[in-house]
Amino acid sequence: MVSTVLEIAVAIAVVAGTTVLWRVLNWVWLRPKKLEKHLTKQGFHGNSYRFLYGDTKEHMSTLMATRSNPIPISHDVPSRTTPFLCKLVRDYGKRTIFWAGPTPRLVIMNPEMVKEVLNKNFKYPKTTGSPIFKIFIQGLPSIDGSKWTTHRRLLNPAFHTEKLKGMLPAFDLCCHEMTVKWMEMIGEGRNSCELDAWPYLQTLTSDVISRTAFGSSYQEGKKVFELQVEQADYAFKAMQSVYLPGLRFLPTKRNQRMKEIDKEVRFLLRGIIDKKMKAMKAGEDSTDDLLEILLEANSKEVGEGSRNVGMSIEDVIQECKVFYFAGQETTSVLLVWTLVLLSMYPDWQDRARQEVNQIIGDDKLDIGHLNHLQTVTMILYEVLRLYPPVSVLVRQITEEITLSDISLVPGMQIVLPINQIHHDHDIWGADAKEFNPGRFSEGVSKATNNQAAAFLPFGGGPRICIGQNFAILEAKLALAMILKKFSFELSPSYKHAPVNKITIQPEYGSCPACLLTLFGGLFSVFRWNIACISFESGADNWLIQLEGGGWCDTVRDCVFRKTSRHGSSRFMAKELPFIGILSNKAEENPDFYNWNRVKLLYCDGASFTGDIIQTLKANEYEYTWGNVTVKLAESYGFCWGVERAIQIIYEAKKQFPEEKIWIINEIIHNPTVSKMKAMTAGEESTDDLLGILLEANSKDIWGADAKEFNPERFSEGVSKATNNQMAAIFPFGGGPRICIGQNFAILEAKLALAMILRKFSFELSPSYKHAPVNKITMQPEYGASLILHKV
Ligand code: HEM
Repeated sequence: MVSTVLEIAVAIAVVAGTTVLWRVLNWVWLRPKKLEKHLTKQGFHGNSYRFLYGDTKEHMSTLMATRSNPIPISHDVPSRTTPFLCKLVRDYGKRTIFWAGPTPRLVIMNPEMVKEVLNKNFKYPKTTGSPIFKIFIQGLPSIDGSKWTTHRRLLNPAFHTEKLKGMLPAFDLCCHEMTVKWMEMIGEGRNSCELDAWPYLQTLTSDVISRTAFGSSYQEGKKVFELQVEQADYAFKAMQSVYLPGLRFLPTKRNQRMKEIDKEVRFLLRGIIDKKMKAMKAGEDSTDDLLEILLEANSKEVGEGSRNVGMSIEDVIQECKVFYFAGQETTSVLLVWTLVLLSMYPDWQDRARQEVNQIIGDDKLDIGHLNHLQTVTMILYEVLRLYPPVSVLVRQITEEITLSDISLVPGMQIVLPINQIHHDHDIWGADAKEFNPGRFSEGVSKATNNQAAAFLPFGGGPRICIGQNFAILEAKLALAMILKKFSFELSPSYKHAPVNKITIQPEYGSCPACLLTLFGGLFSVFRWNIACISFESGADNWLIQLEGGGWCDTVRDCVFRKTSRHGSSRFMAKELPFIGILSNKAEENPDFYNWNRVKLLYCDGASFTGDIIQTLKANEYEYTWGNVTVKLAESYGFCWGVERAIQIIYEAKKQFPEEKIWIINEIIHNPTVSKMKAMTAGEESTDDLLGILLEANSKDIWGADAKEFNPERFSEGVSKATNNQMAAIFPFGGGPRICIGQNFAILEAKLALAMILRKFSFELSPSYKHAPVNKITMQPEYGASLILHKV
């Protein structure tokens, strides 16, 4: 009897063991090979299946190799963020397969097919994903079927335009807080500072979610956010390796910490939800936050009695987690890439700023303004195209189905590589990898040639991002606020390194630094930088000025622009010997980047000499070579390149070894609305460039015909013309530093004009275009086409 039981037990164990073994064998080998055959027959190619890991190891090693170096500045994002996929497409064409472990993923890049997959969301459900990832998030983005339908219906009202309008003050408040911080960083008396904008943008978008999702409980919401950030990191790491069943139950450090975080997040969210429900029951004033709108919709649904298909508290907790996961990181990366790209393309930055100033001006911002920001929208779309925060969408095949000419069977998955599609030359043309917001000037359908599924930063079909209007509104508002107050450019320390960590983000931060305080939209027209290097030596005191129209990338740029384009290098070399030496040396110097930095050293910094001197005292930076002492202000971030600068200065100044050399920076930013206001209020005039221009235009000084050409006004001399306000006209500056060459210039101009008048009469040619432009000096942008007549 005993032996019979034993035999049966052994038989059961053998059958069970064989079944498990068979299943495992089927999972890791037989099924993948069968699917491979099925796909190869249909013209899909890729690496042949490799046991258990498929392409994952190669994918990871390619990714690591590519990631080890920042890329030169280019927008070929896929080659850095999804290099292995690029390689597959290169090697096997667009009909390729990626082996995600034992699962074949078909790469679909054809917009028509993409559209079909996204539209038929029930036939192409989401992948179930690793159970470890589920600890992190389980709400709307990862559920399917009728549960998804209910949740989507209940969440939809929270994202209606009417509700979003009500959230604008929260957006506004958070953006304001961020810009105030930036202003504080720049500090009094300075015009610029270097910062990595990304952490600030992350805080901004998490504050926005905390406020808009949880209203008064936003502090608790922020704590949830911090924990979710940590959880995301673990989840991301888990996603990168092949998931083996049961792995999540092992008491590893990661598993334990993930569970702890999960417990705490639930506890916090339950507290927030309870508080909100009590407030709603007590009939307290509505706060119109996402959670309240969701709970309201849910209570109506549950209240409909028989159907009773609303969400449980557990469901609500999961959806609250989704707000952070889906809404925070995505929008912050959109903003950070926008700042990076606008730093690379200052023309677009200027255009966007002009639009913001024109449409919003000093008005209180409302949704109407944001809807009218066309250039800003074009820019955001182009950033979303080149740097889509979500780089791929994956769907699974759960039943036999045909997609165009492809027969799909369960066990396969589909990859929609947003990133690759957005950079596809066949869709976007030859300039697919260029930043050209203009392509969206007539809307998305025109830009995509009516292939709507070619542009899918927010996905598409019924599961299109529920928060897309929220995100775009938030991004527009933040960008408008930034553009109104600052201009920005990339810091020399910026490294271009897009990396895919759930979203595509800048690996080493953004550092679109050197934020310059802006005062109104005039900045772009009138900004001037003057960097001064002065050598102090007893009675002698040279002042060297580098001038640049616009905020030049580097002073090198200014020097070369001046020397090469305007042929004034001899002039500079003669008048300003040091500049001559600088520019010549720069050309010979193989280590060009050092030179850039050296030049920046002069260009960047505090606004006033006084400040620098203070800093010098505070830091006591003093370098001595032989008899030469150089003092520098390290606290302004000048430390890099400093030694090189000193060497250059030392070499240039060898003949004056006893001198003390001081480097001072002086950046004069003229355009200030406050200045205009001061002038209108009749305050004392200042001696900067904008002052010159504005004063010259001011009707108060020159009368009603201030803008007319009327030489008569000078018939009785300058003092009469200016009503004895001599400082009202100062084309040559004024005071002790008045232009040394003014008489020279007037004499030369008189002589030239006299000669011309004697020999010619002249009139404007019909091709003349009147376009005064400020390029260091005020010039006619398209030249001066005249018709000359002999007299
Ligand atoms: C620039 C910002 C954003 C981008 C690029 C983005 C992108 C996406 C994409 C591509 C999807 C589709 C995923 C798929 O089909 O598999 C999606 C879905 C989703 N997004 Fe966003 N998103 C952004 C902002 C937001 C915000 C601000 C929220 C909420 C506050 C949000 C909430 C969601 C939710 C809940 C889903 C799932 C929708 C569903 O499955 O029905 N997103 N998002």
